[in-house]
Amino acid sequence: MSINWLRFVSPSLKKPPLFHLCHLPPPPSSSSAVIVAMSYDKELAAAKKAASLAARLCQKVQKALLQSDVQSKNDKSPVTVADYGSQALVSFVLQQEFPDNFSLVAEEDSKDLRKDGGQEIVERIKKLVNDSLTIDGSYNVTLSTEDVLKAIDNGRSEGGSQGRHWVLDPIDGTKGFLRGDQYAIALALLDGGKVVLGVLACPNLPLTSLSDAGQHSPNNKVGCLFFAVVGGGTYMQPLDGSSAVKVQVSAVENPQEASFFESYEAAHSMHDLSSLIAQKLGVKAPPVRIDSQAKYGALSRGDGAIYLRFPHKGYREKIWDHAAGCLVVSEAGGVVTDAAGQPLDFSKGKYLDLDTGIIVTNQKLMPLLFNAVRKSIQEKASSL
Ligand SMILES: Nc1ncnc2c1ncn2[C@@H]1O[C@H](COP(=O)(O)O)[C@@H](O)[C@H]1OP(=O)(O)O
Ligand SMILES: [Mg+2]
Ligand SMILES: [Mg+2]
Ligand SMILES: [Mg+2]
Repeated sequence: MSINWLRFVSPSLKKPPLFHLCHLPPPPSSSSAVIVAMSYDKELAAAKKAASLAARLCQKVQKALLQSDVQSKNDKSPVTVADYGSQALVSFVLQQEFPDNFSLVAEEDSKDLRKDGGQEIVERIKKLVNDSLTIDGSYNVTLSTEDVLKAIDNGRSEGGSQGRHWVLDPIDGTKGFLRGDQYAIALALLDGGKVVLGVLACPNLPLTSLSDAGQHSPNNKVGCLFFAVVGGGTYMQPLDGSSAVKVQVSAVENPQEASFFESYEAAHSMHDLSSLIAQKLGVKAPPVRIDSQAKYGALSRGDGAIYLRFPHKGYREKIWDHAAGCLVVSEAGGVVTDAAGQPLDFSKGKYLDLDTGIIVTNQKLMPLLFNAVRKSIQEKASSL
């Protein structure tokens, strides 16, 4: 694996840049300190390629969605040939690019596919993956059924605080995907338990802001790729590959002018708590309900100013549902914490161990939002 090192000397810096505060140990106090930061150029290029190929595969399946494509997992969440195909493809590409010490924490596994009656669906997944690899042309291979199942199962790593781990949600927002709405392919890299790279492919997200009146016009193109590397800012480019622009979260300081995102699915979030918080803040606009980490992408470019996520009791958040989105928003100037104001900790394995919910906004609004969240949670608890 090739590792590039980016060195820079910052003798006159009074304040270290934000990314040092967030992701690296504090710089030594000496004014001639040399700060060494990792570059993840090769990892970023591979992640963008893998996520874009997976997005194309998903778009193809969404267009021709058949009832038989949908399976049900034990937790009753739907899973489609596209979820499996996307995971196999991303896993295969990353393994090719980083054959040494490859580790991937991903949502799906092949257990159900290996059961009786799974063969037909595996054949469909295999065809989708091989067609995508042929169109790409970089790898001169045709995967066998077992190769595809193994690629899916290579996502069984547990992650953790040591070394590097890729983190993948092959389709985040499968319910949105099935409805023809928003979904995302979310890929991140953990290094030493911190998210250092995040890529979000959002095939149905308009290229222009969701707050634009004309976004539903037939001329408005969809398909966004958001990407961020720690310390490098967040960028968005069209999924068709044209050039990238740097994005920033909304600069709104007055909560009355803020708009907020929450889950489309009522079962995923306590909308009553979100509306109490919004009421306390004086937010006037109704919530914008969209599926998946597309919310983090939209927030990173300022389409809305707040994202509230309060799952029902007993739901455990997984790292692949937040890792890429969290970096995309924080590198665009936003803040992501749990409801106790703590940063999300991705170093504890597959699950996020957090207090009550996840709140996201810009740095100016966070103190107000945090107060409204605490008060609303107390109020709700005392009314029960
Ligand atoms: N009961 C649930 N509560 C909260 N989130 C859920 C629940 N079931 C599935 N999810 C996950 O919530 C995310 C969708 O978030 P949102 O509600 O913001 O659209 C997805 O990661 C989805 O997983 P999946 O990746 O299987 O779609
Ligand atoms: Mg799922
Ligand atoms: Mg998900
Ligand atoms: Mg998923």
